[in-house]
Amino acid sequence: MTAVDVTAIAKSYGKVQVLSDITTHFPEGSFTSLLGPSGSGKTTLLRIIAGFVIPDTGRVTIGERDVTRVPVWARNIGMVFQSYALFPHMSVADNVAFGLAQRGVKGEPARREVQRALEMVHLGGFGTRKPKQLSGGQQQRVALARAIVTRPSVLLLDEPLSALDRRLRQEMQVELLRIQRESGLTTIFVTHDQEEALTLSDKVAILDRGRIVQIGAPAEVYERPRTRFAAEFLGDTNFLTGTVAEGRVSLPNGMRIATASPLPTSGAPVTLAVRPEKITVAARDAAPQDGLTNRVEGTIIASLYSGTALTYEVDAAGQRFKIFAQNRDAQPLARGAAVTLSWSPDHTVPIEDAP
Ligand SMILES: Nc1ncnc2c1ncn2[C@@H]1O[C@H](COP(=O)(O)OP(=O)(O)OP(=O)(O)O)[C@@H](O)[C@H]1O
Repeated sequence: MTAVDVTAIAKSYGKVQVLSDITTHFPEGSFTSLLGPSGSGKTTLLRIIAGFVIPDTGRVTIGERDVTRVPVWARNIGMVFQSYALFPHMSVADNVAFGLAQRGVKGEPARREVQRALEMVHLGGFGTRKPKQLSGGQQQRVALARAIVTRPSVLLLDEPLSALDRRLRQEMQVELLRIQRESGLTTIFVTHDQEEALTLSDKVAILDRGRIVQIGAPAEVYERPRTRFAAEFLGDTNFLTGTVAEGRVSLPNGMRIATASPLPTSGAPVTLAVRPEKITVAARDAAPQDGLTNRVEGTIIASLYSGTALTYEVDAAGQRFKIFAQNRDAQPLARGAAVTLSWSPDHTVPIEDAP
């Protein structure tokens, strides 16, 4: 078990700056996701940690060791890619043994290690099969066994589940987390799927155009996004833009919104982010909700039914709101209904709103 640190990493290809000034710490035994849109530099950062790409500047350390100039094979890492690239003509056991053989581990010691790795991924009885006799999820588990059989100190995963269908993917998420917890491996996981990142990780690092714009525990980055980009990338958000007046945010339509977070001085422009599921929507004549001190009146302009949940769009004097509601009431609110929206200042988060 070993922590990984990257310090002041930058990388360009020609004139294109792919990563700029990345400094971050991956704690020993933790599961961190690198999350960001296509082209944000996730894979490049992972490949720098692995040693496939040398950064222009900066340092990579694994444990106490500076590995910036150390070749891939000497870094003691395990890797799994999206395409699991098993050798089709070799048995499952031989596929898993491959990395051991390269290190000169053969015979009975190799057989024991292969069996241990296969049992860890719950494929103990599958050693003699060929990859094509396995399902996609099982093949990906063989790739995982191959990555951990050499007892690496760090596990690097580049979208390992994205080739699997939704159901299998969810099963594999549970498996992956179990294996990571049992092995205690410091794990860095590249994904562009925000739900997957939130479900699996101890920490989520959000990348935007080659920079980590926010890193923290899943609930922290989801509940308290720092920028418009982070808020949007991790799900739906209502943005309320106005100016600070008397400790509240005054919107152009005259609404005054309270936040539990500190605000800049009076007169400063500010944007607030409110998640759609934090807002309670009720018919206007219903009793008010206790404690939800932000309260605005509006009209339902769209109501979308999706089984377990309802999505409402509400117009409140020109300010649009999106709201997710549990499908609990006998009669969903219909288009045109006069409603009151209420939500807590705790769920009203000022963000940086750079263009
Ligand atoms: N070897 C290379 N030569 C030139 N440009 C590259 C090279 N590798 C990556 N890039 C560019 O660097 C940028 C970041 O790529 P990277 O693969 O790290 O992004 P990513 O966030 O992993 O994206 P994706 O989710 O699509 O895999 C992209 O614009 C890509 O075109």
